[in-house]
Amino acid sequence: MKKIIIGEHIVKSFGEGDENLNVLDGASIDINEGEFVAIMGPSGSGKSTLMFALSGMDNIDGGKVIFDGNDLSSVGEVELSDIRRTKMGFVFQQPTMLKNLNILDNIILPSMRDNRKNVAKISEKARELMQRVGIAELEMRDITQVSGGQLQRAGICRALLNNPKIIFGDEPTGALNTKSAQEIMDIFSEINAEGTALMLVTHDAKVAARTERIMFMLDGKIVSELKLPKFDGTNIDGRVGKVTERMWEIGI
Ligand SMILES: Nc1ncnc2c1ncn2[C@@H]1O[C@H](COP(=O)(O)OP(=O)(O)OP(=O)(O)O)[C@@H](O)[C@H]1O
Repeated sequence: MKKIIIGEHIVKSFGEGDENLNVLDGASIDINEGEFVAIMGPSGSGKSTLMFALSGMDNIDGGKVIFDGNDLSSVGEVELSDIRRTKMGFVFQQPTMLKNLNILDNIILPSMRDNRKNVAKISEKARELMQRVGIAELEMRDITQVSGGQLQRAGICRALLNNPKIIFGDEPTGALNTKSAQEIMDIFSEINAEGTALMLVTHDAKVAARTERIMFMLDGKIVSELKLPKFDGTNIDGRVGKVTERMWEIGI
C-alpha cells in the first residue's frame, strides 16, 4: 500500500530556555493513500501540532516528513505552498471565512489565486460540491446567515475543490450538535469511499469510531493504535466501545 505520509521521529518544541516546551517528542506515523485515520489524546498531547507538522504548515525541529514522496524539509516555500494547495485540504472546528463575501465566493476564493481565468469552471465545481453536501441553495448567503453545520459543509466544499489526496480535519465536528456532526461524518465517509485519505484530530470517540485506524498520542508520541474494519454503517456502538476501552487502557 502506497503511503501518502511518512512521519519519522518528529521533534517539535516551542519557546526557549526555561520556557522550552517539547511538544512532539519523536512522533512517528504513516498514513496510506485513501486511508481514514483519527488521532486521539489528551489536551496538550500534541495532536494539532502533529497535524501541522505533517501538512507542512509548521516547521519541525527534528525527524522527517515525507508527503506523497516529497521530503517537506527539503522543498522550498513556493513548492510547499503548491503541494498544500493542490494535494491537501483542511477543515477546522470553525471554518475561517470572510464576512461580506457570500458562501460560494468564500468556497472558491483560495482556488482563485492561480486560476483567475477559470472562475466559471471553479464555480461550477463548487456548485456541484455544494449540491452534494446539501447546501446548494445557500450560495448567495452571507456566512452570518447560515448554521454552524451549513458553514462546516461549505468548509468541506472549499477543502475538496482541488481534489486533494488527503483532508486534514482538526476537531471538524467539535462545534456541531450531534445530528450535524453525524451528517458531516457521513460526508467524510463518502469522500473517503471515493479514495481521498482523511486524518481527523478528535476528542470524540464516536468520530474516531467511524475511521479505520485510531492513533493515540501521549506526551508528543503515538503510544498505541487501534485498527477497525472500514465503517459500513453498522455496529457503531461496538466500534465506540472498542475506542473507549482503549482510551481507558491508556488512561486518556
Ligand atoms: N505556536 C505555539 N506556541 C507555543 N506553544 C504552543 C504553540 N502551539 C501549541 N503549543 C503548545 O503545545 C502543546 C500541544 O498543543 P496542541 O495544540 O498540539 O495539543 P492538542 O493535543 O491538539 O490539544 P487540544 O486537544 O487541547 O487541542 C500545548 O501545551 C500548547 O500550548
